[in-house]
Amino acid sequence: MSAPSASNQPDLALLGRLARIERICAITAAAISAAVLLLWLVRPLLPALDAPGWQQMKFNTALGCGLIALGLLLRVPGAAPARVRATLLLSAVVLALALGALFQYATGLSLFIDQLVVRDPSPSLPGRMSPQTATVLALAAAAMLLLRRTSGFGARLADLLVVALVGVVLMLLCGYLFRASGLYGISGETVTSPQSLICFLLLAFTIAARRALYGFTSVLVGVGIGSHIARIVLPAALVLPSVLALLRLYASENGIADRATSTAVTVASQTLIVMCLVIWMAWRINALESRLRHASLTDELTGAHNRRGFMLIAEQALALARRNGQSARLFFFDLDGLKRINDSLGHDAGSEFIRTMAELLRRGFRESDVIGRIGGDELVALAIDDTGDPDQRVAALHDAAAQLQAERRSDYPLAFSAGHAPVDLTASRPLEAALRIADERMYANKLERRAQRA
Ligand SMILES: Nc1nc2c(ncn2[C@@H]2O[C@H](COP(=O)(O)OP(=O)(O)OP(=O)(O)O)[C@@H](O)[C@H]2O)c(=O)[nH]1
Repeated sequence: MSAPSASNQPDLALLGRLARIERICAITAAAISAAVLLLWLVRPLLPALDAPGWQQMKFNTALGCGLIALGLLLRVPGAAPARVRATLLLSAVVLALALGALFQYATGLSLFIDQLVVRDPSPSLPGRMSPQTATVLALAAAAMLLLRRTSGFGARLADLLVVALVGVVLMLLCGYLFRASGLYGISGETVTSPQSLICFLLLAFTIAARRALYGFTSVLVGVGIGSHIARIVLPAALVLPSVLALLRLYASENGIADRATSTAVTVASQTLIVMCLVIWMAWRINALESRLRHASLTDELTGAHNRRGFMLIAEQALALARRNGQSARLFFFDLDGLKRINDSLGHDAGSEFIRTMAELLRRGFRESDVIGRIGGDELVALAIDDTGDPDQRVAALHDAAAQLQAERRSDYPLAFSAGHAPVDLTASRPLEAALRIADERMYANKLERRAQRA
C-alpha cells in the first residue's frame, strides 16, 4: 500500500460509529452461537429439543462462529498484548477445525473432530459442518490472524482473504435470496443453515470493517473525496442488483411479466439508475473539487486571492483584456507600520489591519478587478480598462482609510504606501513586469512617506 495521504486519513467520527456497529454485530453473532452451543449441550437431557431446525447449525460451526466473534470483541484497537495473543489462539483453533472439515471432505478420511464434544443424531455426516461453512470459517479465521498487517505480503493476503470472505458470504446470501440451493447446500446434508448465514453476514461485515483500519478497505473510512463518494455509492452498488433481480424473479414467477419482459425492464432500470449515479457522482466530485480549488487559491484571512490565485486569475483577466483591446493597470499596496502594530497592540490587531485594507480595496475597485494578498502586508489590485487617474484612485483610498479610522476610532493609523504601473499587454510576461515596477514605485512612495513623517 502507498504511504497514507491526507485524504486517506480515517474519519475519526465515522470510525467511532463503525466501532459501535461492529460491537453490536459481534455480540449478536456471539449470542446466536452461544444459544446453539447451549442447545447442543443440553439436548441429551431434554429430548423435546430434538425437533429439527436449530440442529442445522452444527456444534463445530457454532463453536467456530462464537470463537471468531469472541476474538473480534477481544481484539479491539489498542487491546493489550495478552488479549491479542488470546485472539490469535482462538483464530488458530477455528482455522484448524475448518481446515480439518475440508480435509475430511477432500480425502474421505475421518479426523474424529465432528463429534468431539457432542453427539449428533443426523444419519449422514453427523456433526460435520458443510464445505461452504468450513470455507467461510477458514477464511474468517485466517483473516483474523492477519487482521492488523499494514504492509508487505501479509497485508495483501489479509485483504485478499477479506474480499474472498465477503464474496463467499454474498454467494451464500444470494443462494438463499434466489433459492439457488446449489450455492448454499451441495447436498441435503451439507446445507448452510439460516442461523449460520446470519452469523457469517455479521462476522464478515465486522471483519471487513475492522480491516478498514489497516488495509484495502481503509479507503472507505477516509476523509477524502473518493472515500466520501464511495460511502454513498457502495450501499447502492451492494443492494441494487439484488433488489432488481428479486423484482424480476417475483414478476416472472407471479405471471406479472414474462421472462423476456422482466429481463428488459430490469436491464433498462439498472442502466438508468447507474447512469443517474454516475452523473450525480460527477456533480458531487466537481463541487468538492471547486471547493478545494477555491480554498487553495484564497487567502484565509482576507477572503481575497492568495498569490497563486491572484497570478492565475489575473493572467486570465489580462488574456481577456488583450482580446478585447482593453488596458490594464496594476496597483501595489504595502501597509505602514504593521510590525509596530503587531508588537504594541498584538497580532490580532495587525491581522484586523490587513483585513480592513482588503475591504478598502474591495470597495475602491470594481467587482471585475482582481484583488489579492501576495505577501504578509502586501496587497495588489489589477484594474481592467481603468481610464481614470490612478493617483486620484490611490488618493481616494487614503481618504477612505482616514474616514474609516475616524469612524472606528482606531488605535493605529490605517496607513499604507502605494505604487502603480500600466500593464504592457504586448510584453512576454506582462504581469511579472508590472508587479516589479509597481513594487518599486510603492517602495519609493514608502521612503517618501517616511521622510515626510521624520
Ligand atoms: N498580524 C499579522 N501580521 C502579519 C501577517 N503576515 C505578516 N505579518 C507581519 O507583518 C510584518 C511586516 O513587517 P514589515 O515588512 O517590516 O512591514 P511594516 O512593519 O509594515 O514596515 P513598513 O512596511 O516599513 O512600514 C511582519 O512583522 C510580519 O510578521 C498576518 O497575517 N497577520
